[in-house]
Amino acid sequence: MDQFYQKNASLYQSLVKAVKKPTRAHGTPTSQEEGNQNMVVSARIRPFLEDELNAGFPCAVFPQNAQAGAKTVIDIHDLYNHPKGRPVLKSFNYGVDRIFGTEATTEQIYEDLVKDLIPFAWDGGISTLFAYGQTGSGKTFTISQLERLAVKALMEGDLPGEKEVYLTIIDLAGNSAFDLLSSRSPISILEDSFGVSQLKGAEEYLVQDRAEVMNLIERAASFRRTASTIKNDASSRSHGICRIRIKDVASDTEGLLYLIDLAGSEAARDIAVHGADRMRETREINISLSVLKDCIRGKAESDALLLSGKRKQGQKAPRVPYRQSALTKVLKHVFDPSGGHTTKTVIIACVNPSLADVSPTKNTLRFAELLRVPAPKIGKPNFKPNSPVTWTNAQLQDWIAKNSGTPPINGSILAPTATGAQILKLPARDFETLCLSTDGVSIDQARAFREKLWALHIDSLHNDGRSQDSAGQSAAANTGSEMKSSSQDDGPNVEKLLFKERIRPGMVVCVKKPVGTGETVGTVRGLTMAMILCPTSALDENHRMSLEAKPNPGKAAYLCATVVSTPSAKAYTLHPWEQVVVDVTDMENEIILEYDSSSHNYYMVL
Ligand SMILES: Nc1ncnc2c1ncn2[C@@H]1O[C@H](COP(=O)(O)OP(=O)(O)OP(=O)(O)O)[C@@H](O)[C@H]1O
Repeated sequence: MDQFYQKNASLYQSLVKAVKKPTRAHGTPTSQEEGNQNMVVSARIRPFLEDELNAGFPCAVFPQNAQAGAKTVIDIHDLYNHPKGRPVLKSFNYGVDRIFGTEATTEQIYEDLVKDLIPFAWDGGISTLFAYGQTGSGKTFTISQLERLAVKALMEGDLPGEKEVYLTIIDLAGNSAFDLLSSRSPISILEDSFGVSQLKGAEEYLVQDRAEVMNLIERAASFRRTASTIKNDASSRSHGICRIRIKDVASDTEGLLYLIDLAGSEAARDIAVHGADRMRETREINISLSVLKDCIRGKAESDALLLSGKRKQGQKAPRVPYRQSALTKVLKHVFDPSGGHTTKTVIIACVNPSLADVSPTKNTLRFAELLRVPAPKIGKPNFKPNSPVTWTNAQLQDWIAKNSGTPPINGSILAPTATGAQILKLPARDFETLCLSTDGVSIDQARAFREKLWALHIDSLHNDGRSQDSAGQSAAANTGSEMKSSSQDDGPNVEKLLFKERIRPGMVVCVKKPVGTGETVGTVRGLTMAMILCPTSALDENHRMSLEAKPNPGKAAYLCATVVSTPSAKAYTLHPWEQVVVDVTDMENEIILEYDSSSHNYYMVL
């Protein structure tokens, strides 16, 4: 095939020149707004390498617009051998959210796609960056440069709050996992009893500065298993996963930043010269990429359904088969729809420009297209003055002008186009940073103003969150928010009983004196809260011993999970892994908390 392309290079170029002005690809977005802001699929076309230029292959990849960043369609022209005449040109086009041509620098890609992932993870979200593509298409080049920029922003970017940063770097080859920070020693991927994926045996480094992180990344790179291929002498045949865990010291919550260099999917002609082992390895890589695609799509569809509020009662959530490969098992919190995490994902499909690689390039871009799930269309709610989710941008701006204190926060900076529902989804840090752009506004004013907006939102959900508007949707559904009580009694008459006579799993109780030891106690604004898990009589002897729960004849006691405050004064979060034993006599009263699915926090019902 290579010879066919080389022989017909000038015919190919004249046929490409004669192609009419490209038209927009079928199924691609008409505007940026239709893209999904939390799941961006992009493509990077690497420049020709010297040996490719010397070999004389023409370019087969043509972005429809020459400007870096904001383009959505790539044309691919391929040459087919016609049995009865001269070769014919066949053209294809693929839609992605952003395209970066051969001239684009990694710094441009960072600014356009990756920059926002860092504060998002810093504020407790899960940010993931994937690079994938054919062997030799520039994945490692792209990820390693982006890694450098991300680490600089993370360690020296002046992000607010006291955080601890932990680094783990592993690699996955087939179903085996290895710790790249510990001489590539084997590790296991396990799910603990709370369903959280654990990398058993992997070292996690608490890092202090940029140089230390970069040294560890360098060390890990040298351990990446490599095997030579025709295309690239240093081809990675495993998925490299860099996990940065960012722990908020005050609230004990955490965010995650994943930087993932996926294994190269080899072209068939490359595989042909390798043995059976390499073919099996390639098959395993392709299976894991296929599961990854299903998970990315499933998660995006699940988020879209939640945000659109169109999920009908009893309707099953889209399937996210994260247990089907080691790669997606490790990334369980990114994909598990029941995990309730807020996520931002960026995918960079790397492609070679050369006609010699046109087939794998088409596969890569087809794969990229499959990952795109359009942003949810959110129904237009009826305006209610006390319900932020119903506000248009003009109504939101009006409220900001009248309620943001002195000096008034500039609404056209804070929310130039956002509706009320959209501003509620803005992460706390972004919200505060935008408030601080108005001269004279202090961080306290910004925080108090956000609290005020959220208090109004929470009250509106309490008051009429479940009432239907004229469009047939609840206001809560329009933000993806749905307030659900933390636990419910079975049957109507139980409420008449004293709370101690109806203790049940899921009930949150206020405890008279601090329970447990030290930091694990959930003391919240003078209260100590705990959620009932089970009576201690249900625990086996070993478990009881490990909790130091001494048998206390005549006194009932319960195993409880702690409930702790978050940086937002009104919101609480549950720590099921921090367990304490509480005697019934130490429980003062029941506390009803409500869960808000848009912020993933609990709020107290006053
Ligand atoms: N944008 C770019 N500008 C200049 N050179 C590049 C660019 N992208 C990649 N290269 C070069 O192309 C070659 C292959 O890149 P790289 O090793 O990153 O590919 P890869 O997709 O990670 O391959 P594999 O999966 O086999 O590891 C390298 O020599 C790299 O320096």
